[in-house]
Amino acid sequence: MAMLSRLDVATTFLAFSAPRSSTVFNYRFSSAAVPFYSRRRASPSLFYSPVVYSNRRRRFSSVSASASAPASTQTEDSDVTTKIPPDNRIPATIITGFLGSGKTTLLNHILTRDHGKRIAVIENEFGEVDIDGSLVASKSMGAEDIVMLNNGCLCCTVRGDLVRMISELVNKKKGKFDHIVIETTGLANPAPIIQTFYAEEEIFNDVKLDGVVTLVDAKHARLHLDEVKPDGVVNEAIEQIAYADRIVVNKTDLVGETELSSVVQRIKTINSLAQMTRTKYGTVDLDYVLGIGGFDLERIESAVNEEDKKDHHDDHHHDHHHEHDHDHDHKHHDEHEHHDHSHDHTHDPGVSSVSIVCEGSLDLEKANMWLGTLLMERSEDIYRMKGLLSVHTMDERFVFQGVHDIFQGSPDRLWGKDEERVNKIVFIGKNLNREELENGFKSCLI
Ligand SMILES: Nc1nc2c(ncn2[C@@H]2O[C@H](COP(=O)(O)OP(=O)(O)OP(=O)(O)O)[C@@H](O)[C@H]2O)c(=O)[nH]1
Repeated sequence: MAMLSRLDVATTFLAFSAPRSSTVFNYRFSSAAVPFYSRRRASPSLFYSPVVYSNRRRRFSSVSASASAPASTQTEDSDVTTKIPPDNRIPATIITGFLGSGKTTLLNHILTRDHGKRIAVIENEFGEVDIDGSLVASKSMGAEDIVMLNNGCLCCTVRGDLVRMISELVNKKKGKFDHIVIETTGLANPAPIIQTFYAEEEIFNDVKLDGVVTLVDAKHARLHLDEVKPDGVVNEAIEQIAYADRIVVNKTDLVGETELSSVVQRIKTINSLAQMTRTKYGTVDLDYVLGIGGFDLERIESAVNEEDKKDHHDDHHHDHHHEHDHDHDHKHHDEHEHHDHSHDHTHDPGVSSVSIVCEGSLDLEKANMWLGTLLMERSEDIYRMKGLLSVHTMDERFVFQGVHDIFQGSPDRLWGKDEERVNKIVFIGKNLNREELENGFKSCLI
């Protein structure tokens, strides 16, 4: 499955929304050191207004400069600095998961429940025959619109169609639906679909990505997760889990408790950020899959706190033992679980999660450089990241989230007078080296 080229999707997204603070992260690289960002010009308005940086020539129709935030210049040669649209955008949920995991079953569940939401559905199916379309609950059962994308996979050949389809929905039917649900094919890699929501101005202005929901077939998941792929070929089953905000372990009626907890443990090692639930026939609480805010900065705290809690509840020994039962080339560790462990398992070639929890305050310049360099050099490997930081010169907490080289960050509320300043970051990605990440982070502390 072809990935988009880096330049295709490369959109750096820096959003600083709190006018109270005059100190926020700002990526300022020298062109020699960081050629990829070399055309970007640091703008003073960056510090005072919500902005988007893009290395593509992009204009957002709804952009306007506020009085307190002078507009940045936009020239054909410079990168674009622009305001983030107000967030009354239409939320969109991506439902993904391997072949037969229960995506259409979940979609039907969503469409037939009484939730009062008017939902537009985009179905992606390989081949000419619209099988899933006929399986999806009819319009009278809840979907305002069901549109099919049959001529290829959303993540590669029909990405342009997705953009057109969403634009059409927005242009022709705005106000007639409240939510968009996109069901991918079972072989889709979610990354390019996620990036579409940031890289395409037609979409970005009107639609915001609410979350990625990944269905997992409890019975067959291990088979797909363990599948050895040729070099350079992605394992879609792993990718789908890695990008998820919510994981629905479905078909639990087909497995025993031991098999089920083994799958659950395996999933946690790949993605320790996502919330996970177990179901039969996709019967989940709708709030669990719609209105997630998986990419909202306001929800970063609950995401990283949730991860932290889950992490402490994990059975370290179980994981460790379990991983040793399998081929080391294809294991997936939650590196955080090896924090205080003497075994040298810190560098994992697979997809895993690394979390850093650390008291103290960061030197702005150092943290700026560390995070910027990380984005610069490792963005292909870092699938998702979320964090809440304490920066020495800032009275507010700094929250951020990212998907590859799309980065969004902002100061949020003030630190409490007696509040402990604790930094929390979670990375999900490939080839993550916990020690390297942790050492890099700690070197930025005052
Ligand atoms: N036993 C069992 N079967 C299920 C469950 N959920 C879904 N199924 C069945 O599994 C089959 C595949 O479900 P779908 O919802 O079509 O799966 P999908 O992910 O949309 O499949 P693709 O579009 O082919 O990737 C259907 O026959 C469902 O009825 C479950 O929890 N238990």
